Amino acid sequence: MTATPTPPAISLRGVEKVFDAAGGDVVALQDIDLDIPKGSFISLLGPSGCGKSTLLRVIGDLIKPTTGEVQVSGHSAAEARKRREYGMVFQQPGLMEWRSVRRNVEVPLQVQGVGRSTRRRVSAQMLELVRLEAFGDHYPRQLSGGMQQRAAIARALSFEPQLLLMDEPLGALDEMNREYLQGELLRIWRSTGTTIVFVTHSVSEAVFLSSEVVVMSPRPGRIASRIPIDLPYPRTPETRMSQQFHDVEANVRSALHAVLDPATQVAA
Ligand SMILES: Nc1ncnc2c1ncn2[C@@H]1O[C@H](COP(=O)(O)OP(=O)(O)OP(=O)(O)O)[C@@H](O)[C@H]1O
Repeated sequence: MTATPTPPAISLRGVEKVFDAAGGDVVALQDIDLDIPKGSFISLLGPSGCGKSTLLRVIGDLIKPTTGEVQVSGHSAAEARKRREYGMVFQQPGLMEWRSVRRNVEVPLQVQGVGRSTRRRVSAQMLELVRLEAFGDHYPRQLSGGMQQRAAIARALSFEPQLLLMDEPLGALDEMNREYLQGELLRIWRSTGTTIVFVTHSVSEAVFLSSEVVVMSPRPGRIASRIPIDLPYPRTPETRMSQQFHDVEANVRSALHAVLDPATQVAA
């Protein structure tokens, strides 16, 4: 008897997304076929406007594809959302200013009707995971941008989602903070086993974090190439300085340049 193969964390078949915009139809995504294995860390990389956020929103059931099918762990995206399989983190942390950091982390649990003592226990664990345990009673305004983003990650992880969808979550941070949080994110990913889909504009960020980089072509967004990133984990500050890292980065950068329209291509 052969074992039933585990379905991929995410499976997209023939996905197309057309927006009905003022100037006419905008074909944001076309012919997207993509399987994302469980436990992977995938980055979506591509020129501005190529449909990265749209693809992430289609996966997260925030918008419906015009045609095609999205499955999450073998179920429809809508069902996966109902089953709370997604955690989402955006560029802005979006914390509630009037709630303490701990109570912000507890929001998704409260929405689910989880009782107070369990909420307290889980939020304490999550704050420890993102190393904010000393800041639970602080308010968002008392935290730095990087700390607020860590709180947003803790909130997204609070209900143990199978899948973490992240849209440029570190984009608003300065470089030092960004590199620090990249390391933290890898640590959290490896300790939770969550599948992560991560949108970024940064080649080095994508290479440092990902098990695979998906390069998208300019509009209409298609999958142009998939590049496995074979750098060993754990990845450390030294990883960024290694020749292997620079070689992989150059490879991804040339895949990205290859999809750019020559008319829009800028000198590197
Ligand atoms: N609600 C909408 N209505 C009309 N057009 C939209 C809508 N959302 C996105 N688009 C268009 O779809 C295309 C893809 O947008 P999307 O935001 O997914 O790109 P992106 O790759 O994430 O861009 P960036 O890297 O600049 O954030 C763009 O041309 C955008 O203008």
